[in-house]
Amino acid sequence: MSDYNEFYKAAKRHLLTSTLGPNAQKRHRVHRDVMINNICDLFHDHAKLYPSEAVDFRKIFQSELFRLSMKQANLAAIGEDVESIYVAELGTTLSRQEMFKILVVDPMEGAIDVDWRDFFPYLKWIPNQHFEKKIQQMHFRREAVMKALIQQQKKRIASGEEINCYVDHLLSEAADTLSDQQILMLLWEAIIEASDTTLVTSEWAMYELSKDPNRQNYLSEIQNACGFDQLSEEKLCKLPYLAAVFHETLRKHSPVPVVPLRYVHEETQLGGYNIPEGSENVWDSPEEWRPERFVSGKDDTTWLHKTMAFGGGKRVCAGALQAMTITCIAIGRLVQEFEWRLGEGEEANVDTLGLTTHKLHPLQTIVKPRLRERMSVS
Ligand code: HEM
Repeated sequence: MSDYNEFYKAAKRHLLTSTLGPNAQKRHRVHRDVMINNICDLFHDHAKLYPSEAVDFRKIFQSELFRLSMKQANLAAIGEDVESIYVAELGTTLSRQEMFKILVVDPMEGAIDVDWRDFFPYLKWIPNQHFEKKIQQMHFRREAVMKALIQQQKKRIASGEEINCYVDHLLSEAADTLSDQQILMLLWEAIIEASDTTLVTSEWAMYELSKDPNRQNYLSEIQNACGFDQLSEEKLCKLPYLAAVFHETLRKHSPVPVVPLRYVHEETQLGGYNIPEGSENVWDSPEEWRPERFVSGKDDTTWLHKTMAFGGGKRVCAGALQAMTITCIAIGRLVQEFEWRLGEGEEANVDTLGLTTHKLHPLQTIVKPRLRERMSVS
């Protein structure tokens, strides 16, 4: 059972009001537009310079997603990107890439690092200095970077430049009820959560679409909805196949596979239905990536409950709206602007690694621009 106390409720309320709820997401639209334009431009640059060479999808996507998460948490100076920051406690200036490693990559790795003593509790007394030092260093570096980022924002607020955003909310109104450590962790969580799972979903979706050009053709619904205009978020509700690609990717490659397989051990009555012993909740041909299973001809909001990819109940994922918007607009724009094909030997690279189900080998794809000049850029 997860915690559900007053602190938790207040924290989730702050996060939804200032960052992840529908109104806040409308305010962050501009950051998402910049992000997806940058991503498309970077793929176009690659296609121009190396038309027949595979590109590392993750390298481009993750860097832009991290940039978005920093802007959205308002940890960048107003109107600017966080390109580098001086971290007094580390005595050095870090680039955005280095911050990404300290704030996202290292903690994700730390979370699945294994202390062999966990398997032999009676040997707990034996020191495992290597493991402990590694985790302590990870923790120290993460706190040092977050403190530097927060300090920068405190200075801005002290100079009278307050804005309506998450960090200002935490540092002003919520500061009376939350400790510095709690504020630091809430801000860090917003960054790591925005930077990871959406990447995992987008990368797997583009893997599956690159593997199967026919299914890219089914996304011609984008052309029907937009003509030669660039796909924009307003049009997403008119694209059922694109939504199906999103749900099917979450089903097959769930980034946070928290839901165990379900098996009915004894005959059960549930909601008036009789569930016989031995029933299993399985999908038809579960190994097959087949978005068609989610195309029902109507807007079916129950898909989210069927895959349970975002969990459920009081602790349901707070970022589902953002994840869906970013993933769908990214897949849609990338297929609208490019034909995708897997790089040599890439099809077999389906192993996963990590706390979330990252592709072990970053996706390598060959991108061929479709006719960009036919599309009017809004
Ligand atoms: C496809 C992308 C994502 C997936 C599959 C996903 C999945 C999940 C899952 C399974 C949980 C646990 C729910 C439970 O305990 O029942 C969760 C919690 C959470 N997620 Fe996500 N997530 C995604 C994207 C995001 C994004 C983009 C953000 C924020 C920027 C976010 C923020 C959160 C937060 C704050 C919680 C904790 C909610 C709570 O404890 O009340 N997630 N997510």
